[in-house]
Amino acid sequence: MDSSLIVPLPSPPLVLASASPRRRELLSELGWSFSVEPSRVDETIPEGEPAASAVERLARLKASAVADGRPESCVVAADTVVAVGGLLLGKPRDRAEGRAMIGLLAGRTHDVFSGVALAWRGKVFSASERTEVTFRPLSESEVRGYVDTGEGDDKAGSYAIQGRGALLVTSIRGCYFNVVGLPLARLSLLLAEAGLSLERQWRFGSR
Ligand SMILES: Cc1cn([C@H]2C[C@H](O)[C@@H](COP(=O)(O)OP(=O)(O)OP(=O)(O)O)O2)c(=O)[nH]c1=O
Repeated sequence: MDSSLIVPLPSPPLVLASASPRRRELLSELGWSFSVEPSRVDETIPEGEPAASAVERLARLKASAVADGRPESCVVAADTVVAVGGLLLGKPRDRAEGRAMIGLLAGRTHDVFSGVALAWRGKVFSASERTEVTFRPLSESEVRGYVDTGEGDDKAGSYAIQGRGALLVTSIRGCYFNVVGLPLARLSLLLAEAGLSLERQWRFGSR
C-alpha cells in the first residue's frame, strides 16, 4: 500500500500540571509542545506512608486536579522526594534545613523516588520510579558552600543533580531523569498503556 495514504492519528493536547521549571525543560527537550498549568494540592505526606506510594498518590492528585473538566487533554504530573535512613526529604524550609539535608546525604547512598501520573479521557494511569544516588563525603564547609549556592533551595533533598550538585554525585543507579523530577521512559510506558503508542508520542504537539 502507498504509505502516503496512511493518515496518522492526531495526538491529544498535552498539559503539564507542574510549576517545576525542570519538568518543563525535560518535556521541551523531547520536542513536545504543551501548555503548563500548575496544580495546587496538599502535598503533606503522613508519617509512615512509604515513599513510593506517597509520590504516586501525589502525582495522581496533581494530575486529577488539573484534568477535572477537560477529558480531551492528556494531563501529566509528577512528585519527587529523597529517602535516606528512613527519612523522607522534601524541599528545605530554609538554608539551615538545607545544610542538615546535605549533611545527611554526604558520603552515602540514598534513594530518589518520583511518582508520575497521566490523566486522559477520565482515567488516571500512574507509576513510581526509584533511583539510587551516591554522594561523596563532604566536610562541613563543603556542605555549607554548596547550600550557599542556593540551587537546592527549591529542590527535594536540597540539591540539583543537573546543576552544581553533579559535583557531589559519584554514581547513580537507575533513571537519571527520575532524579531531576520526571522519569521520562516511565512516562512513555504510561502513555502507551493509555493507548498513545510511541508513534503518536513522537508527534506530541506537532498537530
Ligand atoms: C533531587 C532533585 C530534585 N529536583 C527537583 C524536582 C522537583 O521540581 C523538586 C521536588 O518538588 P516537587 O514537589 O516534586 O515539585 P515542584 O513543587 O517543584 O513542582 P510541582 O509540584 O508543581 O510539579 O525537586 C531537581 O530538580 N533535581 C534534583 O537533583
